[in-house]
Amino acid sequence: MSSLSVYHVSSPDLPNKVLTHFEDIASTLAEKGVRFDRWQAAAKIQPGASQEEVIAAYQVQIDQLMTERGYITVDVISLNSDHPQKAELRAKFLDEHRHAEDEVRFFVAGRGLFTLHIDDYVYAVLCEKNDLISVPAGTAHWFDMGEHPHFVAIRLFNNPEGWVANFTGEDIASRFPRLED
Ligand SMILES: CSCCC(=O)/C(O)=C/O
Ligand SMILES: [Fe+2]
Ligand code: NI
Repeated sequence: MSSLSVYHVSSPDLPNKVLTHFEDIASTLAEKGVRFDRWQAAAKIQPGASQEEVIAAYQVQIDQLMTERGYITVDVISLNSDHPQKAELRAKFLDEHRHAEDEVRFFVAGRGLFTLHIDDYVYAVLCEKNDLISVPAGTAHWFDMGEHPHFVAIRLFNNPEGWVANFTGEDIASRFPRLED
Protein backbone atom coordinates (compact mmCIF):
# COMPACT_ATOMS: atom_id res chain seq x y z
CA MET A 1 0.00 0.00 0.00
CA SER A 2 1.34 3.44 -0.93
CA SER A 3 1.83 5.80 2.01
CA LEU A 4 3.07 9.20 3.05
CA SER A 5 4.83 9.77 6.37
CA VAL A 6 5.45 13.40 7.35
CA TYR A 7 8.22 14.21 9.84
CA HIS A 8 9.67 17.35 11.31
CA VAL A 9 13.37 17.44 10.43
CA SER A 10 14.17 17.20 14.14
CA SER A 11 12.20 13.96 14.74
CA PRO A 12 13.24 11.24 12.29
CA ASP A 13 12.03 8.52 14.68
CA LEU A 14 8.45 9.74 15.00
CA PRO A 15 6.29 10.89 12.07
CA ASN A 16 3.74 13.67 12.74
CA LYS A 17 1.33 11.80 10.50
CA VAL A 18 1.09 8.73 8.29
CA LEU A 19 -1.39 8.76 5.41
CA THR A 20 -2.46 5.78 3.34
CA HIS A 21 -5.52 7.00 1.41
CA PHE A 22 -4.67 8.16 -2.07
CA GLU A 23 -6.67 11.43 -1.79
CA ASP A 24 -4.96 12.35 1.49
CA ILE A 25 -1.50 11.62 0.10
CA ALA A 26 -2.20 13.53 -3.13
CA SER A 27 -3.68 16.60 -1.39
CA THR A 28 -0.92 16.81 1.24
CA LEU A 29 1.78 16.60 -1.43
CA ALA A 30 -0.08 19.02 -3.72
CA GLU A 31 0.19 21.68 -0.98
CA LYS A 32 3.94 21.43 -1.50
CA GLY A 33 3.78 21.47 -5.30
CA VAL A 34 4.34 17.72 -5.62
CA ARG A 35 1.98 15.91 -7.99
CA PHE A 36 0.92 12.39 -7.00
CA ASP A 37 -1.31 10.61 -9.51
CA ARG A 38 -2.57 7.08 -9.83
CA TRP A 39 -2.42 5.57 -13.30
CA GLN A 40 -3.17 2.02 -14.36
CA ALA A 41 -0.01 -0.01 -14.97
CA ALA A 42 -1.93 -2.80 -16.66
CA ALA A 43 0.89 -4.55 -18.56
CA LYS A 44 2.49 -7.29 -16.46
CA ILE A 45 6.17 -6.40 -16.21
CA GLN A 46 8.62 -8.18 -13.93
CA PRO A 47 11.42 -6.27 -12.18
CA GLY A 48 14.53 -7.02 -14.25
CA ALA A 49 12.64 -6.69 -17.56
CA SER A 50 14.59 -4.81 -20.25
CA GLN A 51 14.19 -1.11 -20.96
CA GLU A 52 12.90 -1.93 -24.47
CA GLU A 53 10.24 -4.30 -23.12
CA VAL A 54 9.01 -1.78 -20.55
CA ILE A 55 8.91 1.13 -23.00
CA ALA A 56 7.05 -0.96 -25.59
CA ALA A 57 4.50 -2.08 -22.97
CA TYR A 58 3.85 1.51 -21.80
CA GLN A 59 4.35 3.44 -25.05
CA VAL A 60 0.81 4.88 -24.94
CA GLN A 61 1.24 6.30 -21.42
CA ILE A 62 4.76 7.55 -22.20
CA ASP A 63 3.52 9.33 -25.35
CA GLN A 64 0.69 10.90 -23.36
CA LEU A 65 3.07 12.24 -20.69
CA MET A 66 5.52 13.51 -23.31
CA THR A 67 2.80 15.25 -25.32
CA GLU A 68 0.84 16.71 -22.41
CA ARG A 69 3.75 17.70 -20.17
CA GLY A 70 6.55 18.27 -22.68
CA TYR A 71 9.09 15.65 -21.58
CA ILE A 72 11.66 14.76 -24.22
CA THR A 73 13.67 11.87 -22.77
CA VAL A 74 12.57 8.59 -21.24
CA ASP A 75 14.42 5.75 -19.57
CA VAL A 76 13.65 2.84 -17.28
CA ILE A 77 15.06 1.55 -14.01
CA SER A 78 14.15 -2.11 -13.68
CA LEU A 79 15.78 -3.98 -10.82
CA ASN A 80 15.37 -7.16 -8.89
CA SER A 81 17.50 -8.55 -6.10
CA ASP A 82 19.55 -10.69 -8.52
CA HIS A 83 21.15 -7.56 -9.97
CA PRO A 84 24.95 -7.77 -9.42
CA GLN A 85 25.31 -3.99 -8.89
CA LYS A 86 22.27 -3.58 -6.61
CA ALA A 87 24.30 -2.18 -3.71
CA GLU A 88 26.02 0.46 -5.90
CA LEU A 89 22.74 1.39 -7.56
CA ARG A 90 21.05 1.75 -4.19
CA ALA A 91 23.87 3.94 -2.89
CA LYS A 92 23.69 6.22 -5.96
CA PHE A 93 20.28 7.59 -4.96
CA LEU A 94 20.54 7.40 -1.17
CA ASP A 95 22.14 10.79 -0.53
CA GLU A 96 20.20 14.03 -0.60
CA HIS A 97 20.24 15.64 -4.04
CA ARG A 98 18.37 17.99 -6.36
CA HIS A 99 17.64 18.03 -10.07
CA ALA A 100 17.33 21.08 -12.31
CA GLU A 101 14.11 19.61 -13.68
CA ASP A 102 11.03 17.86 -12.34
CA GLU A 103 11.55 14.28 -11.14
CA VAL A 104 8.79 12.31 -12.86
CA ARG A 105 8.55 8.61 -12.09
CA PHE A 106 5.82 6.15 -13.05
CA PHE A 107 6.00 2.92 -11.03
CA VAL A 108 4.84 0.01 -13.20
CA ALA A 109 5.98 -2.76 -10.81
CA GLY A 110 7.18 -3.13 -7.23
CA ARG A 111 7.95 -0.29 -4.84
CA GLY A 112 10.46 2.32 -3.72
CA LEU A 113 10.71 5.06 -1.10
CA PHE A 114 11.08 8.70 -2.17
CA THR A 115 11.88 11.07 0.67
CA LEU A 116 11.49 14.81 0.08
CA HIS A 117 13.03 17.53 2.27
CA ILE A 118 10.91 20.68 2.04
CA ASP A 119 11.64 23.51 4.49
CA ASP A 120 11.59 22.00 8.01
CA TYR A 121 9.65 18.88 7.02
CA VAL A 122 10.45 15.52 5.50
CA TYR A 123 7.88 13.69 3.35
CA ALA A 124 8.54 9.97 2.90
CA VAL A 125 6.46 8.74 -0.02
CA LEU A 126 6.27 4.98 -0.41
CA CYS A 127 5.50 4.59 -4.12
CA GLU A 128 4.05 1.40 -5.51
CA LYS A 129 2.89 0.06 -8.84
CA ASN A 130 0.41 2.52 -10.48
CA ASP A 131 1.85 5.58 -8.73
CA LEU A 132 3.04 8.52 -10.83
CA ILE A 133 4.98 11.09 -8.83
CA SER A 134 6.21 14.45 -10.11
CA VAL A 135 8.59 16.28 -7.78
CA PRO A 136 9.30 19.90 -8.73
CA ALA A 137 12.77 20.90 -9.94
CA GLY A 138 15.06 21.98 -7.13
CA THR A 139 13.39 19.90 -4.38
CA ALA A 140 15.94 18.24 -2.09
CA HIS A 141 15.24 14.50 -1.92
CA TRP A 142 16.64 10.97 -1.90
CA PHE A 143 15.39 7.53 -2.94
CA ASP A 144 15.73 4.08 -1.40
CA MET A 145 15.15 0.91 -3.37
CA GLY A 146 16.01 -1.24 -0.33
CA GLU A 147 18.53 -3.99 0.19
CA HIS A 148 16.50 -6.31 -2.05
CA PRO A 149 15.27 -4.06 -4.89
CA HIS A 150 12.09 -5.08 -6.65
CA PHE A 151 10.67 -2.39 -8.89
CA VAL A 152 10.30 -0.98 -12.37
CA ALA A 153 10.01 2.81 -12.78
CA ILE A 154 9.69 4.77 -16.01
CA ARG A 155 11.59 8.06 -15.75
CA LEU A 156 10.71 11.10 -17.86
CA PHE A 157 13.01 14.08 -18.32
CA ASN A 158 12.79 17.45 -19.98
CA ASN A 159 16.48 17.61 -20.80
CA PRO A 160 18.30 15.52 -23.41
CA GLU A 161 20.95 14.30 -20.91
CA GLY A 162 18.48 12.37 -18.75
CA TRP A 163 19.46 11.87 -15.09
CA VAL A 164 21.69 14.63 -13.69
CA ALA A 165 21.89 15.11 -9.89
CA ASN A 166 23.39 17.86 -7.72
CA PHE A 167 24.23 16.40 -4.31
CA THR A 168 23.70 18.73 -1.34
CA GLY A 169 26.49 17.20 0.76
CA GLU A 170 24.10 17.02 3.75
CA ASP A 171 23.77 13.83 5.81
CA ILE A 172 20.06 14.21 6.58
CA ALA A 173 19.14 11.09 4.59
CA SER A 174 21.12 8.87 6.95
CA ARG A 175 18.87 9.89 9.87
CA PHE A 176 15.51 9.00 8.31
CA PRO A 177 13.95 5.56 7.84
CA ARG A 178 14.90 3.55 4.80
CA LEU A 179 12.75 1.20 2.78
CA GLU A 180 11.86 -1.84 4.84
CA ASP A 181 12.18 -4.96 2.74
C1 LIG B 1 12.57 5.50 -8.94
S1 LIG B 1 13.63 6.05 -10.17
C2 LIG B 1 15.27 5.95 -9.51
C3 LIG B 1 15.67 7.06 -8.69
C4 LIG B 1 15.93 8.35 -9.40
O1 LIG B 1 15.92 8.48 -10.58
C5 LIG B 1 16.16 9.46 -8.57
O2 LIG B 1 16.46 10.62 -9.12
C6 LIG B 1 16.05 9.41 -7.24
O3 LIG B 1 16.10 10.51 -6.56
FE1 LIG C 1 16.40 12.16 -7.74
NI1 NI D 1 6.40 -7.63 -7.87
